[in-house]
Amino acid sequence: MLSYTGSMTEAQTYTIAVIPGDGIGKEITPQAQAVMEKATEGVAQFRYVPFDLGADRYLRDGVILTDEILEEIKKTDAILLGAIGDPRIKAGILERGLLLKMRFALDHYINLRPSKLYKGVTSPLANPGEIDFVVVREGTEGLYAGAGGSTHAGTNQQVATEVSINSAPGVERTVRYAFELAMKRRKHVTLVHKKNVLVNAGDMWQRIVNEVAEEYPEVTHDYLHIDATTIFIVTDPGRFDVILTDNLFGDIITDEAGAVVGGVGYSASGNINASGQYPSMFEPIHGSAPDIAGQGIANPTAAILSAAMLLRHLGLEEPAQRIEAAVEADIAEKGSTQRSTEQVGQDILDRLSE
Ligand SMILES: NC(=O)C1=CN([C@@H]2O[C@H](COP(=O)(O)OP(=O)(O)OC[C@H]3O[C@@H](n4cnc5c(N)ncnc54)[C@H](O)[C@@H]3O)[C@@H](O)[C@H]2O)C=CC1
Ligand SMILES: CC(C)CC(=O)C(=O)O
Ligand SMILES: [Mg+2]
Repeated sequence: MLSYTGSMTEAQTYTIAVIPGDGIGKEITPQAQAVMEKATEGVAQFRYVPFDLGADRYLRDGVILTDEILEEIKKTDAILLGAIGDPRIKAGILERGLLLKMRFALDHYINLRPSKLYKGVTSPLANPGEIDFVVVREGTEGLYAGAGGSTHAGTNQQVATEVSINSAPGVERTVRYAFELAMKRRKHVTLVHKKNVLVNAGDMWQRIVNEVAEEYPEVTHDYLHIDATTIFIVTDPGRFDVILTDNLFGDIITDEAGAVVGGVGYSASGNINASGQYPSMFEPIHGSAPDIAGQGIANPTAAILSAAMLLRHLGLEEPAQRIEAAVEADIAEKGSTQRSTEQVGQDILDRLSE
């Protein structure tokens, strides 16, 4: 970490890489930054290093993410990211070349995605009950690892493969993280996979869960197939505490969970390098939302809650809690009203000033 140790009265300084990215990422990130700044007044200081990365940069000079830029990012304490992806550019170029490249290069092996139904939010479920679970998604392997290719590309004989990579060390560190997290919560882990079909990876995930679980006798665990999980997220979301799953399944069910808690605009995430070797990266779970970009109507709450996760990761627990409390109060009072991106940000800032 680049933070320095000053005198007892001096606020600690952290260096934060800021990558607003594309579409609504550019609109919500300033709101998150302002809230972060306000919540930490007198407690910490931030040196923001803006990185001009994403579609505009790529279209301007062809740069997606060079090794030099990556080295600069590695020097920071944490990364605040908006969203990546733009319809002007072929799908996958920025998602793989920028977003996944950062997650892999910085060994963000935990993709942490809380889902909480706040009072004041309208869930599409008739009787949602209490929803408060966290998805621990493996972040550097699985079907996103980039293993695969094509024969006879571009012809009607083409065969395309995408290979799911699941290494025992990669799975074990994720499983351990999930059990540690469960110890701080309601002590229940649900492994989600498709072991009735994906028998190689599925059996390994289950074996490692069974082995690690022996070290956590207080934590109960069960198993659900991914298809059944999509049912229970809608019919009985209260059954979940910590969901543990692989990269693709975790991506899909967290968008579903986001919808269930009122929209992905409320869903924060952290791409965590839990070993502390590299900076972790915090971003909403959603994408660049080209369908609403430029209108100033994106919900910045997920970005603001992601900033709270960033602060918690840096050990700034009290400001993180203040942001979460301000968001909770904001939603309780105004969650059902139509507001601009800036207005939501301002309302949360005002609460932090009270
Ligand atoms: N982490 C990232 O940077 C991610 C990037 N993407 C990229 O984003 C682009 C768009 O992808 P989509 O599949 O459309 O997913 P998306 O998450 O951007 O949008 C899905 C739907 O949710 C709505 N939505 C998203 N965020 C919102 C917010 N804060 N407030 C209100 N409504 C919101 C959008 O308007 C849209 O109707 C693609 O290029 C995709 O690859 C997608 C997911 C994650
Ligand atoms: C755009 C993808 C690379 C990632 C994604 O959808 C996600 O992490 O939620
Ligand atoms: Mg996604």
